[in-house]
Amino acid sequence: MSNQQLRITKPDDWHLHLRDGDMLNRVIADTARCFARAIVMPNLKPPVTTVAEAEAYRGRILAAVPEGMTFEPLMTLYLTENTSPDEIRRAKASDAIHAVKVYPAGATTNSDNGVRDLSQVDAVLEVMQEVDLPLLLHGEVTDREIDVFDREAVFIERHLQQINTRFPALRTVLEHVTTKDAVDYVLEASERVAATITVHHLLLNRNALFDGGLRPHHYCLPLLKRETHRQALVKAATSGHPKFFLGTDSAPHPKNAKESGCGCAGIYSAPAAIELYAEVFADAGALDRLEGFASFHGPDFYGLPRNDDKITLEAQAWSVPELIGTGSDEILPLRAGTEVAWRLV
Ligand SMILES: NC(=O)N[C@@H](CC(=O)O)C(=O)O
Ligand SMILES: [Zn+2]
Ligand SMILES: [Zn+2]
Repeated sequence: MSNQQLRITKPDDWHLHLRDGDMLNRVIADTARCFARAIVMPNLKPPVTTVAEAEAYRGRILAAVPEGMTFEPLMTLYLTENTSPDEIRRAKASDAIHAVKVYPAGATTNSDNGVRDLSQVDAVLEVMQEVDLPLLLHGEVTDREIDVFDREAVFIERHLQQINTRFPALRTVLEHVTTKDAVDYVLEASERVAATITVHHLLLNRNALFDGGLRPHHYCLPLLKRETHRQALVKAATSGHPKFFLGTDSAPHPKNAKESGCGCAGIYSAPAAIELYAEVFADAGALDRLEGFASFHGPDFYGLPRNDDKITLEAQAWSVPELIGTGSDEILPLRAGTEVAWRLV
């Protein structure tokens, strides 16, 4: 008997870190092998804050795509308290730029130049609403007195509700949601509010951080949460609801920067991303809903055409490589050296 196969429209990744330079060259193929497009995060060092920088970065990404592969980077701007309304209008006019990203300063990797006080960016949000350029949010407060596991829920309560009330027409994506609170909020909010869901938050709960010892390769932000939250995310992703779509948040860091006394946040999932999502949907008995989540809901929300190409997935186990790259630049991917139940044909 032959293995079960699933043929779907080629998916896109609506939240991705590609980095730059050697790292970009190392990781780009892992995404381009199965995703047609990706929303590329702007948290480089220094961050991508202008249209000119985003267009130049897009050129470097395209130059790094291996021959024989096609991939379209959808660029974003990194919002600072100095971003001008004019830059937003230029972003809207550029075919390269599809959204603006807000990082609360100090919330995550390379967020130091982000927004300290959201009330400082009102004028810019006003223009984004007017020209209809989506706002993407790392939705966590940064107050050290708030428990790290509560920072997403508190951000929604303190900030997201206000943004959505004051700018009701602003398209907003709460990135990498990790809690039932976030799922419930997004479902209650207007149709202008959506969320991406990573595959690691669908697969793992916070026990995975301390599984027989400290597991730095499961450290990401927002942190993995309790099992009840993971179940709420699986329910949302597999529900068929158009507000939820695929965003891996694949975020490569060198192995030695993660295995450290103060390790970096980020999980590198690109080498097995679509396969792992298939595993989650198969386990939930919802394989028929994978195509909507991975290939339709994102472009529909962003107002972009759906892809024409197809991919085929097969229920056939394979092993993720132990390490990607060599020497001091090696990266340890999600599920390194272990089996994944679905493979890309
Ligand atoms: N998710 C992470 O843990 N890390 C991301 C930043 C981010 O998406 O918050 C990174 O750039 O490494
Ligand atoms: Zn983030
Ligand atoms: Zn991210």
